[in-house]
Amino acid sequence: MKKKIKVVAAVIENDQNEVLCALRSNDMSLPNMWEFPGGKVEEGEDIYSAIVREIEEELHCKIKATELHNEHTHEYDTFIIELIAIKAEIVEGTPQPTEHAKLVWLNKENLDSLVWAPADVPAVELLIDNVN
Ligand SMILES: Nc1nc2c([nH]c(=O)n2[C@H]2C[C@H](O)[C@@H](COP(=O)(O)OP(=O)(O)OP(=O)(O)O)O2)c(=O)[nH]1
Repeated sequence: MKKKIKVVAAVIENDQNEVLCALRSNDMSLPNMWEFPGGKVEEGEDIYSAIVREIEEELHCKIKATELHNEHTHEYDTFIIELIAIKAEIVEGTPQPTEHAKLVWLNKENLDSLVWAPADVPAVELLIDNVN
């Protein structure tokens, strides 16, 4: 049976209506695909604490989680992911790409110009739909 993982991802928006997109590096799983920064929820951890912790660890900045964006389960070849996307704002610091190959702020209407990790596609489509 495939392993199931629970992952939180931050949809971080700035004042210009842009969303922070992160490029997975060559040496990560799902290399060279774009994602929302985040990571696995730890045993007994709530999703809002998990996303604040992951962003501190990964981007070295502090966020405030505002609301749930969407949840989607996707089956990859080797595992199943329950991806929980959470809207957030930066409250302290500037995101640094400590693990990712690149970070970019992109207008919501241009989000589909990137190649997203397959599990992220519904979250991206929802963001684009909400612009129109
Ligand atoms: N952080 C994050 N991970 C995502 C997204 N979409 C998606 O399929 N994933 C996958 C990539 C990873 O396999 C897993 C998240 O794991 P992680 O970020 O905690 O850890 P990792 O890269 O060290 O994972 P791994 O190489 O050990 O499998 O979920 C997303 O939007 N954000």
